[in-house]
Amino acid sequence: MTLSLDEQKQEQRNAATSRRAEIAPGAAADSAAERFLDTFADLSGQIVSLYWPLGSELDTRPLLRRLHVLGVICALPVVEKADHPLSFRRWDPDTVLEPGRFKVLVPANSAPTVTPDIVVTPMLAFDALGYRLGYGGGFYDRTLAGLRARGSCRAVGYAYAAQEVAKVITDRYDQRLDYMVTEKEVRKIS
Ligand SMILES: Nc1nc2c(c(=O)[nH]1)N(C=O)[C@@H](CNc1ccc(C(=O)N[C@@H](CCC(=O)O)C(=O)O)cc1)CN2
Ligand SMILES: Nc1ncnc2c1ncn2[C@@H]1O[C@H](COP(=O)(O)OP(=O)(O)OP(=O)(O)O)[C@@H](O)[C@H]1O
Repeated sequence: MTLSLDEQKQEQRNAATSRRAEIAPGAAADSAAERFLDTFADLSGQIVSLYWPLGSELDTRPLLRRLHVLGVICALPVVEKADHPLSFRRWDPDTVLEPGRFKVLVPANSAPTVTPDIVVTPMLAFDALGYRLGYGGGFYDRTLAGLRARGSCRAVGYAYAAQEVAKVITDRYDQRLDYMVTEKEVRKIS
């Protein structure tokens, strides 16, 4: 039986979801945050978008807190509409979060909209070429394509090292990451 590209992606998604759920978090969130901060040492004046963790994703909250203490402007993604790019709203520790689409917590719409210079992206799986597999909405692909068309934007994958696979199944819209940060290492993708 031959599976369509979408069916193959869905199979990879199911396998990656089960695999990620088995990972024991340990100190990974703190280690990954330290590696991120060592690599991106000068973020003054930059806007960094993170994500508010969902399910078994690598926890970004230690990194958010530390970036905020360093004076870096932080933001979180908001799904505006299916098949549209994400927008980004500023976050600080006093920001009220409310449930958005797909049960993700997002800053209330009183938070200012910003355009990030660095987009830290969640994922189910990644590969050595910098391809990532998400939940299938195509949100980050559309968003990165738009940001890159308008200027410079660095895409930084953030996940457990154990989420790496030999090859992510891709289509023509998939945007590659510029960096991949895990609790074990930071890789610049060429
Ligand atoms: N933390 C986080 N925020 C994010 C994303 C993400 O992947 N992770 N997104 C990336 O595009 C956007 C939200 N889009 C999403 C699209 C689909 C699902 C989804 O299908 N969730 C599953 C299971 C979640 C879980 O592990 O508990 C579901 O609802 O069944 C989630 C978010 C923007 N914010
Ligand atoms: N720029 C784009 N224009 C049109 N369609 C797109 C674009 N980017 C992605 N898509 C489509 O969106 C659908 C979902 O994409 P994909 O499977 O790559 O999502 P994902 O990377 O897993 O999810 P996400 O980015 O939300 O985490 C696919 O059918 C894909 O072809």
